[in-house]
Amino acid sequence: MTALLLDGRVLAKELKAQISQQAAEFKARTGYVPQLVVVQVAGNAASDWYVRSIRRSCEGVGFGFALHLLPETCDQTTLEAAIQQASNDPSIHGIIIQMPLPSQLSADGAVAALNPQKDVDGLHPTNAGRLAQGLPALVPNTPAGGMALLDRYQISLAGKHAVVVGRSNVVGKPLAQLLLARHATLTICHSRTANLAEVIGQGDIVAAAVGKAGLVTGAMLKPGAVVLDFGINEVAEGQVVGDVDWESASKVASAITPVPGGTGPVTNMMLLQNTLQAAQWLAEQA
Ligand SMILES: Nc1nc(=O)c2c([nH]1)NC[C@@H]1CN(c3ccc(C(=O)N[C@@H](CCC(=O)O)C(=O)O)cc3)C=[N+]21
Repeated sequence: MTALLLDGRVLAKELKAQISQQAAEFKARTGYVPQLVVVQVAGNAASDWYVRSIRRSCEGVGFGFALHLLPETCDQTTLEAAIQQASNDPSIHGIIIQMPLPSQLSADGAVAALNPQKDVDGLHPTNAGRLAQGLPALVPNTPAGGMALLDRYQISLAGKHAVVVGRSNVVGKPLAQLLLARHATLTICHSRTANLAEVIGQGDIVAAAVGKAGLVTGAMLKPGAVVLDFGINEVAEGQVVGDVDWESASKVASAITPVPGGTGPVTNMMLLQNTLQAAQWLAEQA
């Protein structure tokens, strides 16, 4: 079997066009241009790359972008003050706290300082709770992008057994909620799961989000499984692989996301979609 490629670059291009158009309509109707702020603490090279890619994405659809860069030695009070300032500024619609933060800082504390209505990463407990209860919420971008890929390729979920490997607040847990809301039967597994291979073998849909190169292999998969790979593992200078062993898995799966070019490129588009959604909600209240 040769697996269908779930192509994140193709979907990202389509979404970019769609979001540009929606943003233009929103501006014509309300006068507002969606505005995103990234709060970044200096000192992480990978973050520098990611923030540049967010800037390019914003510019590509006509959103405003601003970077609030804090020094590497910044303390919690200063970080939270920057977040509160953006939270209270009516000209700003979306706020990203670039992760990871240096070890002296608390990510939970920083996230708690966010106005949940501007939390376009979907990390605030209010948004996580609302997602869990099926209420309108800002949903984390990476799992939202995975769902968008499944929808783009018309992969049905109702009654399917979805196995999510990983339980992070950014990917595994929100992805599990999204799959459940779409009527999948759900298993969440993780580093302490006994017989991981056996559990993965039950999945009609298998999503890997643990950060371990090659964790999921073709031999573990049920033939015909649909595979979403959220892993970003730099195995050599400039060479990034996912959590799924492409070589073996792509021969057993019916559909699979590549790394790079799969869930990654869609992530930024979901961020833009959330920023537009936040701007629309805030405009309705203004
Ligand atoms: N507050 C916060 N929110 C995040 O959403 C967040 C974060 N912090 N910190 C870092 C991670 C990483 N992340 C990626 C997004 C897009 C690609 C992406 O577009 N990847 C492409 C290109 C990869 C490449 O060129 O190297 C691909 O997979 O094809 C990757 C990684 C979001 N993150």
